[in-house]
Amino acid sequence: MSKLELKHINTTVNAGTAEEKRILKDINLTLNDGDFVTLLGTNGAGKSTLLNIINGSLMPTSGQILLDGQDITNYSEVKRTKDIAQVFQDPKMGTAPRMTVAENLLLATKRGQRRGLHLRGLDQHLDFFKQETAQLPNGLSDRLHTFVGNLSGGQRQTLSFLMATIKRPKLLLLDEHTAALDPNTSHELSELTNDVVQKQHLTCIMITHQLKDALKYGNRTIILNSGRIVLDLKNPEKSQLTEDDLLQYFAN
Ligand SMILES: Nc1ncnc2c1ncn2[C@@H]1O[C@H](COP(=O)(O)OP(=O)(O)OP(=O)(O)O)[C@@H](O)[C@H]1O
Repeated sequence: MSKLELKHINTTVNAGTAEEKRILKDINLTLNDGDFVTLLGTNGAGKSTLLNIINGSLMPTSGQILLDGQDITNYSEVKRTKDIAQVFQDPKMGTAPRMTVAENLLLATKRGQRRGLHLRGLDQHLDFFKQETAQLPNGLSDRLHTFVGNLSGGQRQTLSFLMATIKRPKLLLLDEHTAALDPNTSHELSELTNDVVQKQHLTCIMITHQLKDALKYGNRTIILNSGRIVLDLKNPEKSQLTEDDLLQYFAN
């Protein structure tokens, strides 16, 4: 069970200065268990800010966030990592370059636990990591002992995705996680994402600028415009949407 509720979320940055900016404006949103949301919106609409509010890297100015009924509004980002995993656009985020693929995966299996300095139990996990990476594109299973800093961007992003999902999160946040990849690699990671989200029945928000992907993936599409939700459609209505329908909501 994973249910996320955002209640009257407002976010203003640089309050009281000439730079003051109201980014999110009275966002009310409930994600039900297994909702796979594609989140669209023009540059600067507030999409990443919304994910930052959910992952705890930014505190809302007002409003409440509930995860499975528990008020997590004041939980730190670190405390939220137990339940909330994120993959960023930049392949360099979310993985440790001076550690091997296997060591990164071991850390991911311990997400939310207190981490000691020692990577105990690596050997016992190697078969499991081999098996998990064997399903993935990019030949990651042959690179378990490679330092992550030496991987290609596609391999690194696939690893970030596996790390985010190897221990099932209550909530998976994807911030344009395929945007920096070449078209084939991007397509492979999008398909992998879809498979894993379906198989693990994850509750997920995926930011994308690709209208085709927003239509193809997920059971629900949300569009943000200037900090407000201007469209929120679930299946079966979502499946009737066209690219032209979506474009109408991008007007300023
Ligand atoms: N911490 C901050 N301080 C100042 N301004 C910020 C901060 N965070 C976001 N903004 C501004 O708020 C607006 C929304 O930013 P955000 O990154 O959420 O948009 P976005 O919809 O994700 O855009 P993009 O599609 O370009 O990634 C932008 O104008 C951005 O410059």
